Amino acid sequence: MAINTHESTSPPLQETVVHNNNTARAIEIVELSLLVSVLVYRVVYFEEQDRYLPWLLAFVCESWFTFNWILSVCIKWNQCTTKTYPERLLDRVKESEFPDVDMFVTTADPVLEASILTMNTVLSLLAVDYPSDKLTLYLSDDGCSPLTFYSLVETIKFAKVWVPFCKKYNVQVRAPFRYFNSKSTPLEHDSSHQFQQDWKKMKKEYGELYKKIDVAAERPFPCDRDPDFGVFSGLHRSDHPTIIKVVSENKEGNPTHLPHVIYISREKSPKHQHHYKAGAMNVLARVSGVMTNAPLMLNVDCDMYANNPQVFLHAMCMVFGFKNEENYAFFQFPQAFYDGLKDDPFGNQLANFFYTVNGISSCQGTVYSGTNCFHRRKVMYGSSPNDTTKSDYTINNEDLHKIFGKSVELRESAAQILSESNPNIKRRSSPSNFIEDAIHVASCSYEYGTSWGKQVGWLYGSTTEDLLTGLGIHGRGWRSAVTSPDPLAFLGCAPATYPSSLKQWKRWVTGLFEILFTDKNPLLLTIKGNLWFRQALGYLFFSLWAVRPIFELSYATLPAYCIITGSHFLPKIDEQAFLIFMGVFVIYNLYSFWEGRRIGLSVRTWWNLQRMGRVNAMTGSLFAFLRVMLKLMGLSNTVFEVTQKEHKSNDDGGTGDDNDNDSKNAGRLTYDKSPVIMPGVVILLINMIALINSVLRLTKVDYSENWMGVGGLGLGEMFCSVCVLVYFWDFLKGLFGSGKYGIPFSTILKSGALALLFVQACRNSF
Ligand SMILES: O=c1ccn([C@@H]2O[C@H](COP(=O)(O)OP(=O)(O)O[C@H]3O[C@H](CO)[C@@H](O)[C@H](O)[C@H]3O)[C@@H](O)[C@H]2O)c(=O)[nH]1
Ligand SMILES: [Mn+2]
Repeated sequence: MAINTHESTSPPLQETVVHNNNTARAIEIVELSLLVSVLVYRVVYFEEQDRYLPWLLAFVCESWFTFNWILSVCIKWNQCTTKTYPERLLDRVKESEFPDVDMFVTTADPVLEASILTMNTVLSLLAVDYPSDKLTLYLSDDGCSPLTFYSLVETIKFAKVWVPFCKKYNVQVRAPFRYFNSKSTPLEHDSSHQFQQDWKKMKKEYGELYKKIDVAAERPFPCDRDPDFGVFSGLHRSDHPTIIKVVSENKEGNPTHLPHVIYISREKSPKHQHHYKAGAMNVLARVSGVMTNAPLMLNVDCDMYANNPQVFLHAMCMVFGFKNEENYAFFQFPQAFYDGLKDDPFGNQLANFFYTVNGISSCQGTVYSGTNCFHRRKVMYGSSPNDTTKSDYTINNEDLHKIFGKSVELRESAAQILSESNPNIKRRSSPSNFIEDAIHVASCSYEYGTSWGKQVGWLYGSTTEDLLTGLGIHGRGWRSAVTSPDPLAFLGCAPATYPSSLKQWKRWVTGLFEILFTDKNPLLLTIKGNLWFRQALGYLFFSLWAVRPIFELSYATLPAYCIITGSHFLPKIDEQAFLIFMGVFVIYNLYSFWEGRRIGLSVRTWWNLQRMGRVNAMTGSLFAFLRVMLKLMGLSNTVFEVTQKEHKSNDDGGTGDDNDNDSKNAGRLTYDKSPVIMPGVVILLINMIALINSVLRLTKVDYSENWMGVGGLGLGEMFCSVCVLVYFWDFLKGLFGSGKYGIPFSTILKSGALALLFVQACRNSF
C-alpha cells in the first residue's frame, strides 16, 4: 500500500510504503507468550527447588530476555520504507531553487585510513549530479598530515578531468578505485572510439595519481620544496595551530566547474579536549558557516563513497517531498559495504538490524548513523520545529553570543540560517575571503562558554556521537527520513579482521551505553522533551546492548554450574514444561532464520550473525560495560579509537598487495593479546569441563535398569553446554590454532586459571 504524502497534482517525489507485517507479529506474539510461560513456571516451581541460586539466576536472566524481546517487538511492529523519484524532481522544483550543500569528509589518520581511500570519497562527491556552484567540499584532517593535504591537491588536479569525464559519459560509479577495478571494461558503457580513448586516458591518469600518493606516503615529507607544505613542518598531530587551505575555488560560480574544495586541520593542543569526530564535525559546521553557510550539510566518512551519482537528487526528493516537509531534520542513506567479507564472518555488517531500522523509520524516523546523512543546518544550530512556524522568529545578539561564541561572522551567518533569510552571496562566491574568521572558529578554545557540543552541533559525551546527536534532534520533536535507492547511495568498508571489528564493536556498545547517562537519556526525553515513546524504545534497545553480557554470561555459566554441582535449572525431559523451553529455542531460531532469508541473507550469514551475536556480547560488550562503569566512577575516560580501513586494490595498475594465503583464510578469527576475548574463553573452558564431567558420568549409568537415569543427569543442561561450545567453536579452534589464528598462550593460561577457580567454587558450594 502506498500513501501519497504530498497534496499536489503532480506525482509525489517520495512514497512511504507500509509493509504487511502480520506473519512476523504473530510469531513474535507466540514467542512472547512462551517466554512469559517460562517466567510463570519459574515462579510456580520456585518452592520445590533444593537449590535456589540457579533457579533465581535463571529467572532473572529470562526476565531480561523477555524484556528485550518486548522491546524489539514494539520497535519492529510497523514496517515501512521510503521510495524516492528523482526523475520527477524538476517538475516540482526549479534547478535554480535547489539548496546549497556543504559536504563534509572526515579523516583522522593517513595510516589507518589510506589517503587514496579518502581521495576516492572526495572524487565521488565532487562528481555527483548536482549544480556544482551550489556545492563546497570540506575535508577535515584530524591527523594534520601533509600527506593528506598533498593528496588532496593532486586529487583536485585529477578531478578537473575526472569529473567532466563522468558527466560526459554518465559514468555510474564515480569513485575511480571502484570504476577501474578489473571487472569493468570500457566496452561496458560505450564502444565509441572517443570513449575508448578517454577511458584509457582516465585510467592512466588515475594510475599516476595513485602512484604519486603511494610514493609520497613512503617519504617522511611528501613535497619538501613546495612552500604550501611549509606550514606542516615540525608540527605534531596533537599539538598544532589551525591550518585551512582553499584548494580549489569556483569564483565565477560556474555550474560546470569544480565545487569549492577546502582543507581543514583544526587546532589541537594537549591542554584541550578535542572530542574526536564530534569535535571535528563541529569545527566543520562552524568553518563552513563562516565560509559558505549552506542550509544543508552532508557528512560522509572517509571510508565511504557516493555510489549513486543521483544521490543528491534522491536527497532533494526527501527535502521537498514530505508533507510538513519543514518538520524533517535529517535525511539518511543506509550504510552498506563493498567487498565485505563473504557471509559477514564477524557479524559487523549489521544486516540483521534491517527490521529494527525499518521499524524505527515508521516512528519519528531513522536514527542518524554518523555518515551518509544530509542535515539541515538550522536544526544542527539547535532550533525546534515550532521555532520556524513562528514567523517573527529572531534571536537577539546576546543569545547568539552565548550559543555560537565570539565570532561576529559566525553569529551573523547563524542568524541568517535561523531566520531563514537569504544566504549571503559574498560568502558563497569566495570562501577564501573568510580564512581569518574560519581560523578563529576552528581554534581549540573557541567552544568554551558556548553551546557547541551541548545543545548545538554534534553532541559530546558518547563515542557514538551519531546516535547521541540524532537523539538530541528527535528529542526536540524533529522527524527524519531514510531512503535506499538502487544502486545504493553510498558504499563503504567494514573492518576486515577480527581484532579491528571487535574494537569497533566495543566502541559502539560503549557509546550507546554512555547515552543513558547523559541528559539525552531517551526515557527522560520522552517525559520531558518531544521524543515519541516508541522512538525512545528504539534508542533504549541499542543503548542496552552493554547490559546484555551480564545476562548472557550468567546464562551461559548456568549449565556448567548445574552439571558440576549435579543441580538443575531446566525441567527434566519427561516434564511437560520441557516443551516450553524447547519451544522458545526452536521458534526463536526458526524466526530469525526466516527473517534473514526474507532479506536474502545466506544460511551461513544467518549462522554467523547468531554465533557472533553471542561471542561479541560476551566479549566486546562486556568490556564496553566495564569501561562505562569506570568512566562513571571517574577512573578513566572513553576514547574513539579509529578503526583500521582495509584497502585492497584490485586495479590492473599492479597495485594489489593481497597475500594469497590470507585471502583463503579471510573471515577466520585471528587473535591478539587483548584481554577482550578472555570472558569468552573462560565460558568456553568451563562448559568444556562440565561436558567432560557429564560424559564421564554417562558412562557410569546402568542403562539396562533405568535409562531415565540419563534424564536425571540433566539432558537440557548438557544441550545448553553443547550450544555454548557450538557458538564458541571458533574460539575452540583458536585454543589449538597456531600463529595469529591461535589464542595467545598467556590468554589461555589466565582464562584456564579463572575457569578452574570457578569449578572449585562450584564444588565448594555443595
Ligand atoms: O578523532 C577522530 C576520530 C574519527 N574521525 C573520523 O570518524 C569517522 C568514523 O571513524 P571510523 O573509525 O571509520 O569508525 P566506524 O566505527 O567505522 O564509524 C561508525 O561509527 C561511528 C561512531 O558511532 C560513526 O561516527 C561513523 O559515522 C560510523 O560509520 C572517520 O571518517 C574518521 O576519520 C575523526 O575525524 N576524528
Ligand atoms: Mn568506518
